[in-house]
Parts: sequence; structure tokens; C-alpha cells
Amino acid sequence: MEKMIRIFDTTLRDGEQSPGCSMNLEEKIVMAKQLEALKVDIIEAGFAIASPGDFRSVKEIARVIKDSAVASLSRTLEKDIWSSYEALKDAVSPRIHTFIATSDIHMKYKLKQTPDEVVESAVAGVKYAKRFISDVEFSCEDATRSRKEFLYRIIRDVIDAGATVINIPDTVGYATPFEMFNLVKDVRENVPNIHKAQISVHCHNDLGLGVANSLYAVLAGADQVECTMNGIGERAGNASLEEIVMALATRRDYYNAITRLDTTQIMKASKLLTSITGVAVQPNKAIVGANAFSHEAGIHQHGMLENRSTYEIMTPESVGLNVSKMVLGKHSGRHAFKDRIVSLGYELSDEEIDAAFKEFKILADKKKQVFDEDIVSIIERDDQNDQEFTLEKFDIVSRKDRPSEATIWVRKQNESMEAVENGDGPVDASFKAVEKIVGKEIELLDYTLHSITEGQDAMGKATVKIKSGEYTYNGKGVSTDVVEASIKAFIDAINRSMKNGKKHEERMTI
Ligand SMILES: CC(=O)SCCNC(=O)CCNC(=O)[C@H](O)C(C)(C)COP(=O)(O)OP(=O)(O)OC[C@H]1O[C@@H](n2cnc3c(N)ncnc32)[C@H](O)[C@@H]1OP(=O)(O)O
Ligand SMILES: CC(C)C(=O)C(=O)O
Ligand SMILES: [Mg+2]
Repeated sequence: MEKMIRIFDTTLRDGEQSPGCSMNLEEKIVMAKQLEALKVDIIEAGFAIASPGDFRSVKEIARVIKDSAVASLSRTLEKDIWSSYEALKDAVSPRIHTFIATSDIHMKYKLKQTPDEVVESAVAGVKYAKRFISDVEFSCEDATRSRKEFLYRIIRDVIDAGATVINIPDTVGYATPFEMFNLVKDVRENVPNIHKAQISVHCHNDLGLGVANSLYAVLAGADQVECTMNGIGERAGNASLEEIVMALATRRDYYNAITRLDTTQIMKASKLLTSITGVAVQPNKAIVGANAFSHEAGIHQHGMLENRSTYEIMTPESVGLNVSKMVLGKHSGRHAFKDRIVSLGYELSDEEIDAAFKEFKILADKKKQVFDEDIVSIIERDDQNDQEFTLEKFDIVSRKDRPSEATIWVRKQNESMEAVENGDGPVDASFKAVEKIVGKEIELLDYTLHSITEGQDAMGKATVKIKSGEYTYNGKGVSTDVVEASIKAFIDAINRSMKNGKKHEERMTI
């Protein structure tokens, strides 16, 4: 019989540890909901003690997610575990995930603890977590560089303490597939009480082996695989969810294993993540890359025309890719637009479709062809109606050897406000002008610009991070004009800071 493999998604925790992939609360909730639609078994929502923002994200995700278990990471320290428990209180299926490093290198140089002390911390952590939540996962960080005898001992003791899932991470992506296979097999054969827990693996991609190592672990009897959408994660990333899940689905004959995932939600999840983080997927990336289902060479195209199975081992439809050749542009109507929205996996009300269609038409006037990514960014864009400030227009003079000059008009309710500023380039000048209009000092912490669609008339997406008061806020802006995208992102972040400011004032008055 085929074995059911549980998919533990850590996009919102280990994935977020990827440089440039920080997400704010709203973004994490949207992403968590999509992971639930994808039917992942467990969503690791964050590391509750890491920051007030992480705590809020875990708490809110625990509240809204019903169909997937929700996990929060904790060191073996009581304060971490307590924080995870507090954040997970409202979850239907909460899981505390606690970990400690087990390799000599980590114990000696990082933890500065003896192996005995590490076992003691691990057992104490698991016992403490069990006082609050029954589902407790324990991870032996850097397991693949740990001494096996020590691993058997700590795993046996934490299972006795109540751990229900034992995770064997390849934290630094050091293992080879055969080593991973043998490690899982050896743990199964040498830990006497292992039958009381599930075995999980968590493979990093430093040598490009994250997915291969995860699949070999499945062959050796692992019950759970930890992975992230688009393979984002610390350093070179984690094993990619879409590759593992589609490998299992496409080669059921070989792995004799299945997952419960709705694979037709994969593409939507991947594009959503790209649109949130601004981190693009390489075109030749397996499953979700732009070229993954494109056929270029004549001999291939000929084969495809005769029978798709000649060059396709899985159908694009099975991962939710819209293969329709219908090109959307300024002559497209509402029917075609609605059809594309549905095929991209969105359920919108008539009013929402009307609003998105209006924006689509404006965009289609500027672009030759409107791609799926354009439509996703229109739909995902925040509702502009309740924004405090909106960009009306701008006039920029950009010069090589003198400061640029920006004149910006911003609307606040019925009032139109204007400011002129000089700066080091058009973006800097624009931000200064907006700051003058808003009348507040704003510290710009981060600014990135990406092209999110194809062609000369591609959509540019700007993301900014600002500091206002004691909080930081992210803002996004999308336009075919990169300066416009940048100004919109800056104003978006300011609007978010204003909303938050109001919430605080309300709390103070109550
Ligand atoms: C492999 C992984 O992905 S592990 C998860 C990585 N994720 C993160 O680190 C999330 C973000 N981290 C943070 O916000 C911070 O590091 C915090 C809040 C967790 C801790 O911050 P700080 O208290 O300032 O400690 P800092 O990060 O500098 O050092 C880590 C401390 O935890 C200890 N530690 C590390 N792992 C563990 C563990 N699993 N169990 C117990 N203690 C641990 C270290 O020995 C060190 O202790 P020390 O302060 O007594 O020297
Ligand atoms: C916390 C653990 C599971 C981890 O992320 C790792 O070891 O890579
Ligand atoms: Mg990791």
C-alpha cells in the first residue's frame, strides 16, 4: 500500500529566514491561507519569541487556519516554549516544534554545552511543551554532522519525554542522498521506541541536494518532509515543496508514497509568494519556473503536437498552470478576464471583478500583453479606497551631473497637496517630496525594485521598508513605470504606518 507522507511547510519560518523574504502580518496570513488551500499538513507559522511581529503572525495564523496544523518554533528554553504556546492557543491543531543542536561542532562552539547537558535541555524542553500541547516535534539541529550513537540516545530520551515527531535536519545541506537514506534507516533500526513517533526530515540546499536527500529519506521510511515554496530559506534555501510533491506524484510507481496535497494550487502559491517577496523564481526552476512547461525546439514541438506525453512527464494543469493560449490585452472583455481569474484560482465577488477589470484595462492600455503575474498583482494589491494618501501625479527631472528634481502631487481625502524636492536621483527626490507632504520624518530602511513580468513593458514592483516611531512597515507599489512603482510603495508604507498609528490612538482612548 502507498504510504501517506505528511508535508510540513516552513515557508513562513525557515523560508522567511531567506535574505529579502521578510513578510509582514497581512502577507503571512494571505500566504498561510494559500498553503491551507494547497492542503499542506502542517504550516510552521514562525518563531514566536523571535519578535513581537513573529508572535502576532503565529497567533493570527493559528486563529484563521483550520485545515492544517499550525506550528511555532522554539529553542528548548521554557520562555520560547511558553511564547509558542501562548501564540498557538487558538489553533485547531497546534504543534510546538522545539530543537537543539546535536553535532559536536554546534555543542562545543555555539551552545557551549556538554552532550549530557544537551540531552537534559532537550528532555526538559519536550516535557515542558507537553504540559500545554500534545503534538510536540523535536529537531536534532545539524543531525547529519552528529555522532549517530548520540543521536540514538537523544531521540530515545525525547520520545520517552513525549515527543510525537522526530525531525532529522540536514541543517547545512551537507549530506548525500545515500547518507540521508542510511541515517533514517539507522534511526529506525537503532532507536528502540522510534515506533512511538513519526520521523521527519528537513533538508537544506547548500549543495543542491535538498530535494534528492528528502526523497531518499522517504525511501528509507520517513513519514514527514519539511520544505518551502519555491525552495526559499536560509542561505541556499530549503528543499522545494513543489519539487518533492510533484516527484512523489509523478513517480508513485517508484516512491510508493502519496501526499494529500491539491497540486493544482501549486502555481498559485508560487506566484503569490513571488508577488509578496519580490524574489523571482529562475525561469528554468523545476515545476514553477516560466520555462518548466515551455517547449522551444522544433523536434520537441513536433512531438508535443503529435502527443504531449512525448515531452511532458506531468501536465501543466496538474500544477495549476493555465496553458490556454488566450492572450489578454486591451481588446479583451470581461468574460475572458473573469475566466482567467477563475483559472488562476481566485474567487472574487462581482464588485471585486469590476474593480480589478477597471485596473486591468488601464494597464492593458500601457502594455502590449497582460500576463498572469500582472493579473495576480492587480488582485493582490491592497484596496486603495481606504488609503490616507494616494499618489495623484508626478513630474520628474532626472539629470546626470546635478540633483534630480521631483514635483509630487498627493491626495488626502479631498485635498490635493504638492511639494518639490531635489535628491540624489529621481527616487530619492520623490521620497523627499512625499515626506514633505506627509509632514513626518520617515527613515527608509530598505528599498528594492524587481521586474515581475516579461517584456520591454514589464511591470516593475518596488518594495520599501520604513521606520516610523518604534515600528517598521513594508510597502509595495506596482507600475510599468519604476519611479511610479517606487513612489506608490513609499506611500503604501506610510499609509500602513498611519493605520497602525490610528489603532494605537484608539487603544489609548479605550
Ligand atoms: C537552524 C535554524 O534555522 S534555527 C532557527 C533560526 N532562527 C532564528 O534565529 C530566528 C530569529 N532569531 C532571533 O530573533 C534571536 O536569535 C532569538 C530571539 C531567538 C534569540 O536572541 P538572543 O537571546 O539575543 O540570542 P542570540 O540569537 O544572540 O544567541 C542565541 C542564544 O540561544 C542559544 N541557543 C541556540 N539554540 C538553542 C536551542 N535550540 N536551545 C537552547 N538555546 C539555544 C545560544 O547558545 C545563544 O545563547 P546565549 O545567548 O546564552 O549565548
Ligand atoms: C530548526 C531546524 C529544524 C532547522 O531549521 C534546521 O536545522 O535547518
Ligand atoms: Mg532549516
